[in-house]
Amino acid sequence: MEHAINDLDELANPYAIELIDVTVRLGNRDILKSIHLTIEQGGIFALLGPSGCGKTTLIRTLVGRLQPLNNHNGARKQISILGKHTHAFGQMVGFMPQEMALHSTNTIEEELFFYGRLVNMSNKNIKQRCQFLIDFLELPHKQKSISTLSGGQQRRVSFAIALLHEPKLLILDEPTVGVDPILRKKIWQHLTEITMKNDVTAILTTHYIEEARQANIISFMRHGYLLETGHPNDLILKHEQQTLEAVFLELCEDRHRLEIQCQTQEKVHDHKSLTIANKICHSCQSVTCSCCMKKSCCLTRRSCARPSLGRSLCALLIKDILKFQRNPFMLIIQFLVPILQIALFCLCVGRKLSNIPFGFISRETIGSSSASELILNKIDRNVFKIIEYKTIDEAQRLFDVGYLSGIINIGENFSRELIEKTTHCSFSNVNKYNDSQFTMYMDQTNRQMVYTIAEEFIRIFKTIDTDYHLGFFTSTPMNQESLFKLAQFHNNLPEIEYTFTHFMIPGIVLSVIFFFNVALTALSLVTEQSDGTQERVWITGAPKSVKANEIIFSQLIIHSMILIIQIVIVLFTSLYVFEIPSRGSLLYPSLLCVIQGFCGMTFGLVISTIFTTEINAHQVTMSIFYPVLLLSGIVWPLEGQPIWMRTITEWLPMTKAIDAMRGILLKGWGIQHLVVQQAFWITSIWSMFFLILTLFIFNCRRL
Ligand SMILES: Nc1ncnc2c1ncn2[C@@H]1O[C@H](COP(=O)(O)OP(=O)(O)OP(=O)(O)O)[C@@H](O)[C@H]1O
Repeated sequence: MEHAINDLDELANPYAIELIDVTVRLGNRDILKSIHLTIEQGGIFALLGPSGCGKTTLIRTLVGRLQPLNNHNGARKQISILGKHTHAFGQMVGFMPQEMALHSTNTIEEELFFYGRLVNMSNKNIKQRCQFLIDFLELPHKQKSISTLSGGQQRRVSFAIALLHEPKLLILDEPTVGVDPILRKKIWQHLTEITMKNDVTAILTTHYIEEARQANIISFMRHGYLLETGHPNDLILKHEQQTLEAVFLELCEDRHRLEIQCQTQEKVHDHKSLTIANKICHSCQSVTCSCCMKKSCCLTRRSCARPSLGRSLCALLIKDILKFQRNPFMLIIQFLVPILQIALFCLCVGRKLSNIPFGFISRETIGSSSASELILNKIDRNVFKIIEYKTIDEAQRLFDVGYLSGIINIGENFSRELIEKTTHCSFSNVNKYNDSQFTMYMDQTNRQMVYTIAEEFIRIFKTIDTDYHLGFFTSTPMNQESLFKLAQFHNNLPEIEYTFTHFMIPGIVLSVIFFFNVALTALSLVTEQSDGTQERVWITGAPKSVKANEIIFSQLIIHSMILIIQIVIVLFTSLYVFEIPSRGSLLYPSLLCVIQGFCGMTFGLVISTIFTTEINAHQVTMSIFYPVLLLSGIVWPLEGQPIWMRTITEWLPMTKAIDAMRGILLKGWGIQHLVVQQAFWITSIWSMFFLILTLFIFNCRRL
């Protein structure tokens, strides 16, 4: 019942806009101060005032991008547009913001088609209007790219977008700025014509006081207050002045005096007392009450006609496809950079070290039967660059300055004492065999080098052990069992020498995909926010909640297409070009990549809803890169983290996925493995969480 009464109220409302006690605060300052304004339908309303007085703020409040403070009575319905207290304008409102808010890579025609589709116009209709507006606003050829237009031409394209769908209410922020006087006259003529003939209401701001004489109603604004509202001629007569400029000056002086008076009398600054009633008499319009009711009924019905989801989603997708098509370099980057990153990783990380400069000093006479000679011959010259020295002092000097990475020093009686030691199996008498030592000095600061050297010398000693039947690592006729045995379960690992590259590559592949999608999605939306195009898209067509879904889903669809190609390229590069072994099916690694990319996109969306400038979005993406890399166990096994930290980090979006990817690629795990299932669950839950968070913030945010 209450609903029905409200609806009747709205249908009966003849006003184009109605503001009741609207105060808007930005930062800690009230920019609009207790504004009361009622504008009837039909006619031109011009808002005049100096720069910074709050005109744009008023316009943004009207279109729902800024929220007024609750007024003193606690009433909530302070703003009504075409009789409605919502900002679900549908096709009813044409909006021209102060900034260009144009997709610069589009042509004029593409831009008009984009906004036409958003308001569900047919292609034929868009084409006709497009041609009319290009001629009327003296725009260049429709195929001309917006980025090549002058500032004034771009403003006219912006104006054309507002006029395109012949809305009932035009909200225009400085439509005539920078426009040639003849064209300006034409624009005013057109506005006058459509407001008279089609009962359109135009609300516009302007700096040019004299051009506002053509408006039906004007309002002077200063310091966030509306000073006075009325028909231009009425105001001139009332104030007994020659020009509107003089009327404005008088109003400003009056207010200034009033403010000083208030200060000197130390009165409490009461907005209401300073506010001049703005309820206007629309003298020039012959609109009767009954007629108004009929019209607003019809208007209300039109405003409910929402553009179909499919068509505006299609408009958003076409816009994104055109953006990539116009900027192929950006698209190529999306595919080339992941290849480059994987290739650089495979070429630079985890490979066996080579050409390590090593000093070799042997104080025994090197001959074919000496142990020194034996060791020297077994050293892999690809791994070590052996330089022989006479004395340890000489080698040490070069080691100290970093020329050598290590030194081998062999004692004078090394061969003889080694044979004695092994035949008598006596290693305990230090004094007796003090010259049998094989001493190795290494640069301990470089652990990877130490591991490589240690691994290489274990290999050398194993070979000597086999060749001379010493029996430490291999069985001999004397001893049936070797001292050490490296065993392996049947059918477990293939005959591959696993390196650090194998450990890291699953994490690198997933992180490249994740971060690329974070950055791409975040920047794509933030760019549209900072150039104002998103604000315009919000206001055009479907209501805010529908538009939020459309914007988000169009982003997800377009970036998913790029993601699929990215995954194919990245997996192909790592598995086939760099021959990383894959033991299981490629289906699960591909699915893990898809779900990680999706998670990256949704996280990018969250960033784009919180941060409004490219630089901030960039900073956030960069600053989470290293923590995620380190915490997810990409660089170092998770077992290296403190236990308390591991209990948290294993729930991050990438941690289990990396573990699962390693298991699938290197050990042949399938979906039945618990870690693989956990990977899919955890990443999906994070993606859903990011998506819901984005939708929530998008719907709550106004600025
Ligand atoms: N996001 C914001 N946060 C804080 N203050 C703001 C914000 N946006 C605008 N302002 C301030 O609000 C005041 C009114 O700005 P507004 O853009 O509405 O002025 P204007 O009358 O449209 O000026 P112009 O004619 O130059 O466009 C200015 O002092 C401006 O600094």
